[in-house]
Amino acid sequence: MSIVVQKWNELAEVKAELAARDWFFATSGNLSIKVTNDPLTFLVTASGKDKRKQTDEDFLLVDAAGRPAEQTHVKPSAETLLHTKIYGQTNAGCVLHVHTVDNNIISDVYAQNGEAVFSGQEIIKAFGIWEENAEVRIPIIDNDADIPTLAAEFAKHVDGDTGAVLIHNHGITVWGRDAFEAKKHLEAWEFLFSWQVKRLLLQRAAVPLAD
Ligand SMILES: CSCCC(=O)C(=O)COP(=O)(O)O
Ligand SMILES: [Zn+2]
Repeated sequence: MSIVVQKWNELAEVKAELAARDWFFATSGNLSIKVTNDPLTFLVTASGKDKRKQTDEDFLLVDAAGRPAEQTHVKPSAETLLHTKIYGQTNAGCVLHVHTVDNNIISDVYAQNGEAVFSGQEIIKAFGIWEENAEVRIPIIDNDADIPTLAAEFAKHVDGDTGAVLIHNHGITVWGRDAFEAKKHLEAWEFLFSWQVKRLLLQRAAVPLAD
């Protein structure tokens, strides 16, 4: 099996799992997986498609600049530039971007802080952090319809082979060394967001919560 087919199948499996969680509202979301290092090529979701559906045109191979590396009539994700920043600056192997109601609420509630901070949750161990009461932080950047502007700000927060950035009232982009790690981290962030949204609702409902 060629490396492209192998990576296609790996990304298709992750896409099907995220679709089963219903994390691809209204064609939102984009995923990618690195295929070769030198030259850098990666498979990225085609733009504007319903990512809950599975077709043989779900992904296309692009180069380090995000341009199609093969003849195709589908367009790469409108946010491919964010993926190129990650692959260009790190040794990441997979990038996942989803819009969920919870990640949008958290991005809005904590936008003024420029980050959202979580601690004391067992799920934090999913990030490989095992200290007692460990703390994790995710930066929140302004959304921008101009993708090069958004990508320039985004790139400031890309400094490791694993990471995540929340885009205000837009979605989360998570990356990892491979698809397994990227999906694990995405699920952990979405767990923390969902937990915090429910805590805020309970607090508003004047339900006493342990500090
Ligand atoms: C309706 S979602 C607007 C575009 C977006 O934010 C997204 O994640 C999906 O865009 P793509 O070009 O990758 O389909
Ligand atoms: Zn998006």
